[in-house]
Amino acid sequence: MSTLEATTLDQMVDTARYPLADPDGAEGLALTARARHELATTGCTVLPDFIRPALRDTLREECAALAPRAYFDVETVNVYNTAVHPDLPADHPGRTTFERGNAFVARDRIPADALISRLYAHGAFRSFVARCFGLAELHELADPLAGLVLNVVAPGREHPWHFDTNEFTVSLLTQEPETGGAFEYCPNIRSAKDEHFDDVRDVLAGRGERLIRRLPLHTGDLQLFKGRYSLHRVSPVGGGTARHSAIFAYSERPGVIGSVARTRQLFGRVLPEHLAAAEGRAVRGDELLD
Ligand SMILES: O=C(O)CCC(=O)C(=O)O
Ligand SMILES: [Fe+2]
Repeated sequence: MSTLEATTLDQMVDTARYPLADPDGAEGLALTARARHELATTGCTVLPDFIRPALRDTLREECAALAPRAYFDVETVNVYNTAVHPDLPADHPGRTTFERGNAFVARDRIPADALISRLYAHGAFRSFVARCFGLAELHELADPLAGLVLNVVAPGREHPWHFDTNEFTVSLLTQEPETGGAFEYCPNIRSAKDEHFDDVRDVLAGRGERLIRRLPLHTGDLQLFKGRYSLHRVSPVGGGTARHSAIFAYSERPGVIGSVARTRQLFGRVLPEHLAAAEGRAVRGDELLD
């Protein structure tokens, strides 16, 4: 790491508590061991005050200034993000729909010198995240829109119950709502082999309190989460302040770019990079990089 990179990291992150630059020291090893253990057991770990509390206001203000740049389009979705098929049995949880009322600010509308951009692009941060998830290496997404986004949940809106398509998510709360807007999750409610429809149905019907955990997140807290097997949501936001969270997307292989359809759905537009990637896929007839 260059001196400039080390200084940048030290200014942003509480490196006494979270020694990212010294991963093999005793404290660095203990930190990753704890994160790995929590991810293995509950699919979730939180690093409170990851961003130095002295920068909390800067973090909040920088992101709040970007929030009006979000693409807003209320979508009707189910927890699996699949089409609601008329052939599904009447009591199938995939038939229950919600209004996804959150909106994303795309990476190309987030200045490169914003705190969240500098953190996303920082090599030591990326390796730290990889170690916590037990992965050898991670890459920034090649996608110019989806790599780093600000998730905006306005008062009266929610980011309803869903499973993620991605194996893992990294997020940083940048603005707390006055009321509501809690991150709620059901650790390992399903597995690769069993959908556990009965439990999912209970949660969607409001009968699943026994399965739900709530995270008290504050501005500057970093959250690592495995959302493929743990149903989760941001509950409806109350009061007059929106909930903002930065979402850092990394991939295990380099060069990942989102599909044209999904990109249009999330951001209301596509860039030449998305069209070129789609053309590459069509010509080759596969999803491989080479
Ligand atoms: O904004 C959050 O805290 C949760 C976001 C989330 O679940 C997602 O983007 O899939
Ligand atoms: Fe999610």
